[in-house]
Amino acid sequence: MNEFDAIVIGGGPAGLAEAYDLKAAGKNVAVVENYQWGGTCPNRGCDPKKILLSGVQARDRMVQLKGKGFSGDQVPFVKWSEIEAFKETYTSKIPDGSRDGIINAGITAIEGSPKFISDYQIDVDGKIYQADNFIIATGQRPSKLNIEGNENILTSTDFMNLKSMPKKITFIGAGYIAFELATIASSTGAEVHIVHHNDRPLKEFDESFVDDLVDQLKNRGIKFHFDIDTKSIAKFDDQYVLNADDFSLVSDLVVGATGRIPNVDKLDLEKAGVKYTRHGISTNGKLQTTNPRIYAIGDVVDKVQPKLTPIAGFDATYVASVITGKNDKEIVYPAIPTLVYGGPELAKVGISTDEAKKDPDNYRIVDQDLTKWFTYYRTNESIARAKVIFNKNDEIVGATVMSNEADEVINYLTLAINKKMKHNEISNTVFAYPTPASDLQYLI
Ligand SMILES: Cc1cc2nc3c(=O)[nH]c(=O)nc-3n(C[C@H](O)[C@H](O)[C@H](O)COP(=O)(O)OP(=O)(O)OC[C@H]3O[C@@H](n4cnc5c(N)ncnc54)[C@H](O)[C@@H]3O)c2cc1C
Ligand SMILES: NC(=O)c1ccc[n+]([C@@H]2O[C@H](COP(=O)([O-])OP(=O)(O)OC[C@H]3O[C@@H](n4cnc5c(N)ncnc54)[C@H](O)[C@@H]3O)[C@@H](O)[C@H]2O)c1
Repeated sequence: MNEFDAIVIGGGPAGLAEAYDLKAAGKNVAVVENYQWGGTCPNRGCDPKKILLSGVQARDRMVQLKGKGFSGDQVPFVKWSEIEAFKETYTSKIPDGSRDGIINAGITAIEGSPKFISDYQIDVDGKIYQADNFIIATGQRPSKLNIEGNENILTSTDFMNLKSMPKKITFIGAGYIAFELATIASSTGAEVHIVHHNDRPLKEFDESFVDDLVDQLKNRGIKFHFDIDTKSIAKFDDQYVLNADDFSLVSDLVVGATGRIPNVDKLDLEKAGVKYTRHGISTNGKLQTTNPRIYAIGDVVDKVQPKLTPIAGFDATYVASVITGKNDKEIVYPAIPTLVYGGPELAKVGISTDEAKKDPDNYRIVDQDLTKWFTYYRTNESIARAKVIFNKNDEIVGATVMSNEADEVINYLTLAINKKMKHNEISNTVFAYPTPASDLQYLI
């Protein structure tokens, strides 16, 4: 029998952060992983995607400066095989590096498929392990449309590992993944289509910003097909036909990006009294499952917060503080920025414009076109825009930003929201000029 203070199930950002935190607090910890150490973000999510986006960013800078130092025929497409190979130099080291990291820290690394056999024991491929606490951190996987020919639909992981980019590629869905991967594919010169079942892509973002973003992607040549309910994908020779009512589209590859589903099905959670919904594992305000000795963290949790890497880490640190008796309060999340990467980037944090519009007595919305601001003028950006929301005390409480610098700007605004900053605190700070930070005094 192998006994531990805590066993973490899932070796992704949430599970590994949990294991490191508990080990640092003196606990005897094991982590069980059934696929790739490191999890989604560094192997097949945020990090490889952002390496592939480096090509988009480099190309966009040159496209923006056409006639201003670069002529049209000097702007090449991104060579997919080269950038994919570059991405591989990073991802290929992740699984071993992540596993070795925890082993070197004195954490036990177990490889295999765990199943609960009671609320204090799991069976991993015939071996029994026991712990006082379990932390489930098994994340999510791509959902698959329940339609005829769904075996012909690739996932975001398949896309990032393609050895060559086809001439024509179709994405089903218009959320984070479709927008980001479509932008990457288009930068290689591929003809890119996005098929969406309604006319409201990226529905969690301010609609007018999304309309602007769709226009920007159309300018890149990406073709949108809204209100198309995909019925089947048929394979003919080397091509795929997407069929819907009065609509069909032939392409060389079809990628599904219609959301992700929690990894709960292989764990025999019923044997441990852990309940879940189709959105993930149900927890209370302390991230305890319906069995109080078992916690759930990261993407696998059924929660309203967005399912992102920094939230996985935040959950992990919080649960470690609860298990080690340092904290008995419910988890409180700070303002959480979310960002669709691409060209341009679309980011938001805090109170949404819809919420603010419903309560004009308490919120003031300032919508600014930043295109002529020096930061954006010097790189000749075609669009730069920010909507900032203030409360009655003139503190910033929310923002939506779109530009090639939105990733940086949204982080500054997040800090300002969490610190309840007002205009005078920003204007009394000296920032390096000219930078997106030195623009802050005109935004807040
Ligand atoms: C294409 C893509 C791009 C993304 N981009 C971003 C981004 O830019 N920024 C951002 O913040 N987030 C991004 N995300 C989301 C981010 O990857 C996740 O929020 C993050 O990885 C969640 O961490 P986690 O540890 O909860 O889950 P995961 O990273 O999914 O890790 C779960 C681990 O558990 C393992 N596991 C699953 N089932 C079992 C089982 N039965 N037994 C044992 N182990 C199991 C898995 O193999 C995996 O290693 C992206 C996701 C995708 C798919
Ligand atoms: N930049 C980032 O932070 C980032 C990037 C990628 C992924 N992620 C994470 O991964 C999650 C999953 O991303 P995603 O893009 O797969 O999901 P998503 O939930 O963002 O978008 C899915 C889209 O597919 C649409 N859809 C659903 N069924 C459909 C159908 N039958 N036909 C056509 N469209 C359909 C939905 O309406 C939605 O627009 C995100 O919610 C986020 O948590 C984050």
